[in-house]
Amino acid sequence: MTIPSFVIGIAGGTGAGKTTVSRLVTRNLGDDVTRIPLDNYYEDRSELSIEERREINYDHPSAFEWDLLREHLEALLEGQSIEMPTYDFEVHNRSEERVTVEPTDVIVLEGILALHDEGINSMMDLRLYVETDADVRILRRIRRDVLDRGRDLEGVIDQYLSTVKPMHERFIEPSKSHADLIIPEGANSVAIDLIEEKLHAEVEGDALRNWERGSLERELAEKRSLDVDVDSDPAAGGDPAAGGDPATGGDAGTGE
Ligand SMILES: Nc1ncnc2c1ncn2[C@@H]1O[C@H](COP(=O)(O)OP(=O)(O)O)[C@@H](O)[C@H]1O
Ligand SMILES: Nc1ccn([C@@H]2O[C@H](COP(=O)(O)O)[C@@H](O)[C@H]2O)c(=O)n1
Repeated sequence: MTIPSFVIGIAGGTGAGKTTVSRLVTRNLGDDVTRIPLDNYYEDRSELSIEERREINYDHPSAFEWDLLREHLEALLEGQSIEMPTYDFEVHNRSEERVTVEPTDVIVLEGILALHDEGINSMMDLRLYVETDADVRILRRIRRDVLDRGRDLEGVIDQYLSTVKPMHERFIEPSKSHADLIIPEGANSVAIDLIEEKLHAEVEGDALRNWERGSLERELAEKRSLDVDVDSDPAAGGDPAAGGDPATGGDAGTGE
């Protein structure tokens, strides 16, 4: 069972480079990292038609199922696996598929409002905010939404002006005040290298602490078994009446 030792939150506006930063800072951690996209925690809106779902404000905190996310992070932090939901942007709804996520040493929560919730913030060891100019972000968003999320240009512009931009100003940008570090221009190499080093130090430090704990436990167990031998061995001056562990030859009755 792995008890995660380091939780990072990566917030920032749409297209700021959150996913890119998340991938880069954890690229050398191998299986020691679990990435949780906040997008997977958009509420299930199966009760609505696709037309109604298209009208939802997806940049308002109320669009997310915070209770489920909190519950899942708590479970991971206790070393339990979770069934993470997944999201389908083309139909604006949660998918049927769930993904089993095992806890690992490092957990990364990444999304526009990753630093919005106080309870979730308090579970994090490092809070990052990726800051990129709005013109760069909207250009990236247009390309991505049209190519990967089945949207048309007019729709992307309308959504940007009606909800994405105002919610960015009202909720996302202010969540920057909860950040420990602000990364300018997304994945800049100096910031990425520094954060990567910090993560490696944490993972290595954790491995060392686990090894030390294990070796201390082994030493204590060994000492305990020696104590049992000494206590139960009459030749060693132990009390025969106290009995002993026959398995270690310490049974007074055998006279061994
Ligand atoms: N520092 C950067 N320089 C150039 N392109 C970048 C940079 N960071 C991200 N991108 C590109 O911008 C797009 C959006 O990045 P992504 O990490 O998915 O943003 P977010 O997760 O914040 O929406 C992607 O095509 C990505 O390759
Ligand atoms: N059905 C949906 C759900 C969300 N969005 C938009 O996704 C953006 C967050 O994802 P990023 O990868 O850009 O951080 C957010 O701004 C929502 O507007 C959507 O368009 N449709």
